[in-house]
Amino acid sequence: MGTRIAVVGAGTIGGAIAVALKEAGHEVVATRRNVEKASWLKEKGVTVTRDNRKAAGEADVVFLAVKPGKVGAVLGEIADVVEGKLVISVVAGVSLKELKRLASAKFVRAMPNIAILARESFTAYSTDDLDGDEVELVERLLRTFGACVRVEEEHMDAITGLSGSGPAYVTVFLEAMVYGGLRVGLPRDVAKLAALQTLLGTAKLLMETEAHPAEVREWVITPEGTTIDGVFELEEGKIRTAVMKAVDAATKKSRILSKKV
Ligand SMILES: NC(=O)C1=CN([C@@H]2O[C@H](COP(=O)(O)OP(=O)(O)OC[C@H]3O[C@@H](n4cnc5c(N)ncnc54)[C@H](O)[C@@H]3O)[C@@H](O)[C@H]2O)C=CC1
Ligand SMILES: O=C(O)[C@@H]1CCC=N1
Repeated sequence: MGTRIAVVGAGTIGGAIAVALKEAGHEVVATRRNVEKASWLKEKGVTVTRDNRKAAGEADVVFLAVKPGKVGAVLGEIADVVEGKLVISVVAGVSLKELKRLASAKFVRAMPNIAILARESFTAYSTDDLDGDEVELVERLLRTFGACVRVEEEHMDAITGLSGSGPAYVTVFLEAMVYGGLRVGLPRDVAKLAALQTLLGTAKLLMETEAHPAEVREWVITPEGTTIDGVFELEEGKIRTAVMKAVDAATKKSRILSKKV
């Protein structure tokens, strides 16, 4: 049987959460400031309102998906109606301790990514005062987004910097791959599909074989062949340190975002 769910803050990620849960058979009410911008949610059968108190009050589980700077005001508004309820926050940087300071709910801190839209999110979550049935319910809900793992809360900012923000990094790389293809004369649609399928296929191969990325790279590099020339250029462009610095910068930003609450 479906669970009654409220998604408070149905913007980009809250909207994706609402639709994934609705399509998994749950009853979903989503709230946001500008309900006129939520027609795609209504088309999917999600009820949309501006009334946070009513939505949260009538729900069994509440997802919180507003920006960090809005958490204090929104939790202040719904604190009495979520008392003792399961509240899953996907807000970057805001700790369980801060959430509990704002309301007496059973909080879960989760970090999905935008691939919820394709049901291929990587979602990490942490929590410290849920019983076994509640953890089972949380995992059942989060698994509708894609893969889900429980981690210690100390890792949540790093998860945010790696996989929460990760789709943005991957699209920068993908766009560069497509442009590379255009530069050497491929038609646009072929270049795009070649780049996307190569990314998908490589990720799938690594998942299925559990091989280390370096091992797969060795399989591709034929001595004196083409790939080593391409890899040489990537290394000269310092792609590894650029990606590591991106994860580091986003993680550090997540650590300071809580100051906005
Ligand atoms: N965009 C992403 O890929 C991800 C975002 N997040 C987190 O999700 C949160 C939202 O991010 P986005 O969806 O990107 O931002 P967004 O700006 O698209 O969505 C925020 C939504 O909150 C609504 N809102 C503002 N004040 C409200 C209020 N008082 N009551 C109800 N709704 C209110 C706005 O109308 C808007 O629809 C952030 O805390 C972010 O850290 C987490 C994982 C991934
Ligand atoms: O950019 C942000 O702050 C959010 C958190 C992770 C992805 N988007």
